[in-house]
Amino acid sequence: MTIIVDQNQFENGAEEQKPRNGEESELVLDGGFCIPHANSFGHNFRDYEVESERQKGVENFYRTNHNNQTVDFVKRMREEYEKLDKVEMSIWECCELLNQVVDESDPDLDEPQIEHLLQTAEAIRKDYPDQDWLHLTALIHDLGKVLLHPSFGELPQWAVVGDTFPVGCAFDKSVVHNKYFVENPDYNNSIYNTEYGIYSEHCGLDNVMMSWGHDDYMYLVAKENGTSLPSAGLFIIRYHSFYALHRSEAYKHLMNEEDVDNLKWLQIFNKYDLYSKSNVRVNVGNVKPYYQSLIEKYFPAKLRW
Ligand SMILES: O[C@H]1[C@H](O)[C@@H](O)[C@H](O)[C@@H](O)[C@H]1O
Ligand SMILES: [Fe+2]
Ligand SMILES: [Fe+2]
Repeated sequence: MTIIVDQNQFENGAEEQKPRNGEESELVLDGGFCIPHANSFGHNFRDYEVESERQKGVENFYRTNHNNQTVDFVKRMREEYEKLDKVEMSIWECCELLNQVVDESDPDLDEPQIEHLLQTAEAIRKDYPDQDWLHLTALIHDLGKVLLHPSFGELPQWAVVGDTFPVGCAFDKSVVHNKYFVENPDYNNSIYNTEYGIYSEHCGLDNVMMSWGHDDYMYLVAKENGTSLPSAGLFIIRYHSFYALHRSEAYKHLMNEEDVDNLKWLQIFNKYDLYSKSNVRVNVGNVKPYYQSLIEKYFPAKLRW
């Protein structure tokens, strides 16, 4: 069965649909992209409460993440990784390197990361054929996960993957497994635990410190290496794990006008990032020349990481 939905309908509930036993059903977005009802484990996408072995690991991951992501930690990470003195390599070399890393925070995916990058990029390319910057943004959005690799300091999972959230102001209840924030040292700090904390109304997300991870790192790498990707592309990379904002509409009081414009693209992107996760492989050899041409257009041949 195929159901055609428009975007609003989708945003309010497509992910709420229950997988139906034995029935292959899909949602089709206005662009043509089919949203499966279930992930490859047979569960709803982003269901953090379902009982399973994998889910226990995911919950454990979030507990450590929420305990350790503090203002001080984020400041230290930013200082360290701003140096960009770890490795010199091309974008494609990084895609290949990413194949060696595993993401323990993701309830929907246990395929090699390069598959996820290509699945996202190919799905969005079909629906937005003229937006080549969006195809490339999709290809590189998760490359920051190389922080898990030994040559990048082999950061622990909690400092690299999972959803992100602002530090320096109150943690919102819409953040996955928010109950674990009570163990975060900033939770009881009166400078950091109010609605605005260290920020001011509509100060712009650029002035907000996000929990440290692959989003902020890849944004930094792209920007400092002089990418010509548009601001919406950089915004997608930097905030794609900020589900509290792009899905639950929390923290909107911190956004400025440019953020509001860019958020529209992020919400489009998110559907492809999340729902293209499957075990259907993309043939890397077939699509590589196309993506190489985009990399040449928007990035230098070698980047500092
Ligand atoms: O587990 C996933 C994964 O780590 C993604 O790369 C990240 O962007 C998502 O926000 C997160 O939920
Ligand atoms: Fe990600
Ligand atoms: Fe992703």
